[in-house]
Amino acid sequence: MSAIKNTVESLRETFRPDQVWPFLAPTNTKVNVDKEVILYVEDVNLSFDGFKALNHLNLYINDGELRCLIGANGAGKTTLMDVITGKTQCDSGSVFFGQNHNLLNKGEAEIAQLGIGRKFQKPTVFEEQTVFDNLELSLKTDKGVLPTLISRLTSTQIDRIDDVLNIIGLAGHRFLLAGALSHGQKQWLEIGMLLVSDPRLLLIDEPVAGMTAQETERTAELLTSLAGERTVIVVEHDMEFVRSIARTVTVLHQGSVLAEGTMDQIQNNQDVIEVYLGEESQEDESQGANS
Ligand SMILES: Nc1ncnc2c1ncn2[C@@H]1O[C@H](COP(=O)(O)OP(=O)(O)OP(=O)(O)O)[C@@H](O)[C@H]1O
Repeated sequence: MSAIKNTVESLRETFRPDQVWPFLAPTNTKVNVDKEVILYVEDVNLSFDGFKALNHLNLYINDGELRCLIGANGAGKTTLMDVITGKTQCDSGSVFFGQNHNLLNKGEAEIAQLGIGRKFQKPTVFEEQTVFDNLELSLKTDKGVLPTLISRLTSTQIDRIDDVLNIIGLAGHRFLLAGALSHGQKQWLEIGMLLVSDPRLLLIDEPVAGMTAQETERTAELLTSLAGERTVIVVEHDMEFVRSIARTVTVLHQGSVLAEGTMDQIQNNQDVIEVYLGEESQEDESQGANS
């Protein structure tokens, strides 16, 4: 008897007229940037089996900024991106999106819905689909399972895809299969797949690796054009590219911020010089030992 009562109670709760099902409830995505900062990373620590991948890391990114994150292999760049996007949990510290969204108590999907888009180094477009279809799929999956199944594109959505095609320079290739695009074009398409859902913060991992000089130049233009309206964090090893786009560069070393400033300031920073020269001389030594 009490089982039936419980079932009735739970059905009543599910269909309460004053609430909507969680998967239909709109997410409050308003981001409070009154203090001009959109991302606060404070005293973040993360160890893997005793190894400190992130070590009392502090980082503040202003709304609309294009920030480049550099650092040697193993400095903690990817781990930091993983923590911001909810892929990995840190041991301590705090990460806020604006003043109002604590990212550490949210999952990956919720963080993406808040407006944080991430692009990994390797493009993962649907090669058998056209450029347009790739963008359409991203637009719909962003809206959840139910709308994806039943919806057709509205004129606003078609306009949105057209805007994105123009931004990423692929308007003339909309009916081409994504698999037929060049490596650079695939990277731009994937950036476009993030843009259709109108993110506030984009995290982009090594965008120009493997690109031709011309594609690299076009990517620099694309990323600088996105900043302002959006905030863009780029992880990159190509220093010439970083110099061409960055106003502020952050150098990570052993899970902490080693230096921050313009590219000129970074290149003349004594700590940075010592770390990089130290690594170069270590490489020279090991090459000498191997020869
Ligand atoms: N899941 C994990 N388990 C154990 N160690 C890890 C794990 N993820 C990262 N690490 C270690 O944490 C350190 C930081 O790695 P991370 O990938 O963040 O560096 P990175 O700056 O992105 O380097 P790269 O430029 O090579 O991509 C490295 O020493 C790495 O081996």
